[in-house]
Amino acid sequence: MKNYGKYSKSYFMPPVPSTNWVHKSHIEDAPLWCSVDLRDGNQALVIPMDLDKKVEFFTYLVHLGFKEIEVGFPAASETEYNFLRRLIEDDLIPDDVTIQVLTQSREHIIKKTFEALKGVKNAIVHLYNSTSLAQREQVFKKSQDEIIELGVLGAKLLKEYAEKEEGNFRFEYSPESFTGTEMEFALKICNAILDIWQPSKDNKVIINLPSTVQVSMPHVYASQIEYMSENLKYRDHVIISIHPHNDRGCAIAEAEMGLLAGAQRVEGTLFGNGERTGNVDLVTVALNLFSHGIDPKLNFENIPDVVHFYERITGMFVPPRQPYSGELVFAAFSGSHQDAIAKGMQYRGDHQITGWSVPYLPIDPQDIGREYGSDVIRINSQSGKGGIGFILNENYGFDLPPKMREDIGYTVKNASDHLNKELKPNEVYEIFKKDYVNVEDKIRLIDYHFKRNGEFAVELILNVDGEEKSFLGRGNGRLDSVANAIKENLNISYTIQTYTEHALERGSNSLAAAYVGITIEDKIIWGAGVDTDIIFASIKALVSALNRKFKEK
Ligand SMILES: CC(=O)SCCNC(=O)CCNC(=O)[C@H](O)C(C)(C)COP(=O)(O)OP(=O)(O)OC[C@H]1O[C@@H](n2cnc3c(N)ncnc32)[C@H](O)[C@@H]1OP(=O)(O)O
Ligand SMILES: CC(C)C(=O)C(=O)O
Repeated sequence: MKNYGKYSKSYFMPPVPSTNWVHKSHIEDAPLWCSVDLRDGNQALVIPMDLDKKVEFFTYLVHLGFKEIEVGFPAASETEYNFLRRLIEDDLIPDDVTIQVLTQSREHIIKKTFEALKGVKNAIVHLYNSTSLAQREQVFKKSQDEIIELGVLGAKLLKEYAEKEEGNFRFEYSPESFTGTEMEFALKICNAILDIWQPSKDNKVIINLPSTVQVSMPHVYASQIEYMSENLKYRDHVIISIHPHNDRGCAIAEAEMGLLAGAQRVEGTLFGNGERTGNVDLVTVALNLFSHGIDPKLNFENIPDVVHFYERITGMFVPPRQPYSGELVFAAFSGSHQDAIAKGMQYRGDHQITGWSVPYLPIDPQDIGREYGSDVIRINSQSGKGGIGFILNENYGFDLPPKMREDIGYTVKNASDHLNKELKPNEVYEIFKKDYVNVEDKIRLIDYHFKRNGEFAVELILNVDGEEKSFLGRGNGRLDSVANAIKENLNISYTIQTYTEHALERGSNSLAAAYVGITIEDKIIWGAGVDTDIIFASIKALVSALNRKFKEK
């Protein structure tokens, strides 16, 4: 890369070491969440949402449990303005939800913002101005003092306008481009704003420290947050909020480290929609907390619904590897992963474990509305017997003997290899059914009659090569007598190696499944039988194995 010399580090470390956060291993509680989907997310869409979509999105965010929602930049456009009016006039804002609106530090914009807010019960008015070295020099062409004056002007206007209105207003200030700002200056301007707003116990102020553009490694951001947290005035009455973007792919890390460093609130969006590489994905931050045993206080119990909603409303797409939400994030195609998951699930059931420790699955997919069968064990040519057996058991109730799993495992993965495609559970089932279950070829079972007099005697009625025949046999069990009848009359030599059976369904119409492995010339051949009658199922399993052998010839 020949142009690397063009770039240099554009961030500033705090003037004093601010790394106490490093010694914390985990976050203790859910932070305050603020969704900025309708503002930062919306302003980054190719086609911003129309009014109806915004109303629908707002209602959905409320349903997910958000208590603070930035609904827009009311001075930006008619749609933004009308949307806010709709929320207020149609009384769509629940009493426990506070809406937030963004404004620049310019009087006509602040005036319009308060016009749009008329009649609101609770609102956070969010003021921002850029403080970074680059923006001061290139965009605003102002000194540090002049930038403070600009922010302070806005802070005073917010106070004045709020005093004239009836609603319950709280204030938020963002030194926009905080991550490109000298830390002493960021502290100075935030303290100047706080001096205007005079936060108190009943009038807490939010200081939002955005990673407007992510320019450093996440530990630097965390140290910047700790420095601000340690040095801001009125600290007890200030809520420190963070607003990470994702330019270096570290938004989640910044959010989590920022929380360790003293932040109490996180602004972000569903699935990280937002300017450029996006805002921090609140679904991931929340579910990361969940995976550590902390209630995130947001409801993501039906992630597929959240994905579906988001894709429909925004026209964006959740990538298949998006943590927790992507189509493939719980999927195990490879045999060893499937084997460990299937055994982990079995162990869990056998030992009645309540905590979660299944290998390869960071959380229980069912906790967020995902399914083991369709989301976890996925079958292709990399799969193994454990996964294929799991699909047949979980989805269709067949609990195959371990050695039979191996056999069907190879049959299924070879099919996937030759077709060069993933096999869905129903396709796995079809292969199993066609190749192993109630297989009819040279012989077909018609009926049987047993008599018991010490040992078992059977009269077996079979169709052999299209002709109905009746064979007699004796043995020390039912299946043994059937096996002997076939051996003697069809002149074939084999031994029954394995036999198992179980009920397939509960209830009066229950089916039975039986599995038989026979050894012929040192090779084991498997068959399965399914019937309402367990004896029929067992004989069909034996007949299936024999027919599979006959087919081989
Ligand atoms: C990081 C973020 O996401 S910040 C949020 C960004 N979001 C948006 O900008 C979306 C909504 N914005 C808009 O619709 C428009 O920009 C409006 C309505 C707010 C303003 O529109 P306009 O005045 O026509 O244009 P524009 O935004 O280009 O204004 C630029 C001027 O505002 C000044 N300005 C920019 N930000 C601020 C601020 N926070 N406070 C005060 N002045 C500001 C610029 O220095 C520039 O000043 P100049 O006219 O003296 O050169
Ligand atoms: C307005 C601020 C908070 C912002 O969106 C950003 O800095 O990214």
